[in-house]
Amino acid sequence: MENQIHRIGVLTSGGDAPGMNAAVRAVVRTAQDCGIECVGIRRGWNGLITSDFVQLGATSVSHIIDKGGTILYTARSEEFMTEAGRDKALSTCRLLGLDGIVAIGGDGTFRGALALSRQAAAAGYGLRVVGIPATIDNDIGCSHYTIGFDTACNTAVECIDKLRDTMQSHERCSVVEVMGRHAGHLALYVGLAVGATAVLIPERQVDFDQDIVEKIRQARLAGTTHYMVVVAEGAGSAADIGKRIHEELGLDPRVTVLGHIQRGGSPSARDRETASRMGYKAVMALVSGQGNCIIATQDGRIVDLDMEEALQMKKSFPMERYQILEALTLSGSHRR
Ligand SMILES: Nc1ncnc2c1ncn2[C@@H]1O[C@H](COP(=O)(O)OP(=O)(O)O)[C@@H](O)[C@H]1O
Ligand SMILES: O=P(O)(O)OC[C@H]1O[C@](O)(COP(=O)(O)O)[C@@H](O)[C@@H]1O
Ligand SMILES: [Mg+2]
Repeated sequence: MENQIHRIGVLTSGGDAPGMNAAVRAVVRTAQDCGIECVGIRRGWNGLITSDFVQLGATSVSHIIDKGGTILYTARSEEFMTEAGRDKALSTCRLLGLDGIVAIGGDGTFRGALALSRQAAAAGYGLRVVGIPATIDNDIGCSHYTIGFDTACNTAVECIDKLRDTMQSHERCSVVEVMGRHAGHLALYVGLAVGATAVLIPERQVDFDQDIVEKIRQARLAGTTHYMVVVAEGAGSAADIGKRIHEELGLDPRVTVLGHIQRGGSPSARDRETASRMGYKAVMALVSGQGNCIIATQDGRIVDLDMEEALQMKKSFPMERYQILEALTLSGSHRR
């Protein structure tokens, strides 16, 4: 079948994630390999509204595979949420002669892509959109993995290991808040990796006495004199948890909110490799005449899924990791 795609746009949107640059590089280089022109849209969906773009040749993405952040900048766009805003965006797409758009971001970015494509279709313009999941939250229903998660986990682990050194020396309790928006994937993965005393996640109702007080008590009975509590931002505020620990146990916890540091840094090998494979697959999906789709990982394989169906999918939460965490936590004479 003859390739109907001659020029595509690529953009990064929503919260940045390490590996976004590697995905941009893969899209641009694959497009070049297929004889497709590539235009970089800057500052997420805003860039389409304001016609903020840059031509991306194969060499313009040299030496970015190892860079954190995104060379295309990113943004959240209120205006794009409106039909009028998307009309402006479509005018830019028509003017630039875009046949497709590869949107690298999270669930919000994909909903925006679908809304744009539907609006284009209603106006008789066959603009196809492909999503590549990139968010440190790993909260995309259709994909087992999202670009940036591994690097963010490694960054959080490195920070918490450092905190542990001083908590151990001073025999203190540390309460660390990690990102994740409404999801606890990052917190649970990191909690397991650092051997946390307790982990609070939004997917599980918090019972303060059982989940914190008792865990710290059991650790103390087992001989420990420092404690590491990891809190997912969606499960509560580390400051509040710290205050309550002080009130109920008389400890003097130190609270750390890791914040945006988790989104920075050079992407890990896993994130670079996944981004490269997803970027390649995104362009191939367009070339093969696929409709709107999201590129996803399923058991390690890279697949393309119909966008509407993919956006309905719900991710199952790996609660067995919580049980493992509990089994590995120090307990007194007997926990159960
Ligand atoms: N339902 C929607 N319709 C149109 N655009 C949307 C929709 N949801 C999100 N967007 C656009 O996508 C942008 C990024 O979404 P956001 O949820 O902030 O980040 P992420 O893509 O990382 O989840 C938003 O700022 C908005 O411009
Ligand atoms: O950059 P902001 O606006 O402070 O947003 C913080 C949020 O962005 C994230 O880092 C990433 O979320 P998204 O991928 O959905 O944008 C969340 O973990 C966090 O809640
Ligand atoms: Mg999101």
